[in-house]
Amino acid sequence: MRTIVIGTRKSNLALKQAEWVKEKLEGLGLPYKFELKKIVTKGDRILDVTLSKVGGKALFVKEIEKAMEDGEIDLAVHSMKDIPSVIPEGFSLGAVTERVDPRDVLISESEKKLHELPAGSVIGTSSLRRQSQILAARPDVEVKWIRGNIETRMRKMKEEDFDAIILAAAGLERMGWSEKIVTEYLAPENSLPSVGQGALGIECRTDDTDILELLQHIHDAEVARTVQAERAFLKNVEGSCQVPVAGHAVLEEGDDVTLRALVASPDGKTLLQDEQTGSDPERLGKVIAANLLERGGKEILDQVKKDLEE
Ligand SMILES: NCc1[nH]cc(CCC(=O)O)c1CC(=O)O
Repeated sequence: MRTIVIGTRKSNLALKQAEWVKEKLEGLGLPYKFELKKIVTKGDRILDVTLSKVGGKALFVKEIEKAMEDGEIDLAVHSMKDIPSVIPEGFSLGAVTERVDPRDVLISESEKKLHELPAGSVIGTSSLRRQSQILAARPDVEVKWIRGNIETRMRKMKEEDFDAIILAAAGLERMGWSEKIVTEYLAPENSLPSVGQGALGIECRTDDTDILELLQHIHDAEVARTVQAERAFLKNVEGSCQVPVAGHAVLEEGDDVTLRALVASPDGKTLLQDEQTGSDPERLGKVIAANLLERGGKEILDQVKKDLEE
């Protein structure tokens, strides 16, 4: 019987996600054994610099791909939003799984909502996407960078100078913490989620046909269709999770997909948005990307990338 090794990062959230996938695979009752293996990545070790400057989330994914290439693990569970829009030669996205709440949430010490926070409040995030949208809604607050996993950010909010932080609902939901700590679910109009937010992506080696076949059983074709539109947008703006772009798609009746996407300036002064419905997710992402780039998105993103290189 083949033992399939599932690779995961070692944060509590990553482990929760990997365990969830392991249970789903075990539940299929196929003649395989499953094991989890934790991979400590460079990104996990670097804690004192802005992650964006050292290569962003792509860094975690790259090291996990190396472990797959070396045969140390057979598949890898990622938060969909951490997977770069172009997957390197030799690897495939074997499954996209069901999506939990895709929204961002605000957690504030005073339990005040975004529109109730006093002017000058300090909001913690390490995402330019969240920063630009928060500043667009509340130009009178200050955004400060905060790093670390969910637990670390919660602790920093209490110990350091943050009045509130923004996190993904998905992570909290998976940890079972939403009820306890969420102050406000942010409407997509105020904080359009990251491409892929809330879904999981499972990566494997392209030549491992057993695994590809196995993953088909936990693939959610409907979620995958929406994620495909979002990722087509990301790829066509040449975006990553380091730049201020956002995209969220929903399935309409029939087979149509509606994609809403945004490119913003980090200061929140320019928010370019578009929403369109279509039957071809790949094309939809491409059309919206071209539109936003043409309306000034290109200049914004070129500037952001230049700033990141400095
Ligand atoms: N940026 C890090 C990250 N990557 C995935 C999640 C969890 C949410 C998800 O699975 O989409 C988080 C935490 C967060 O953004 O608050």
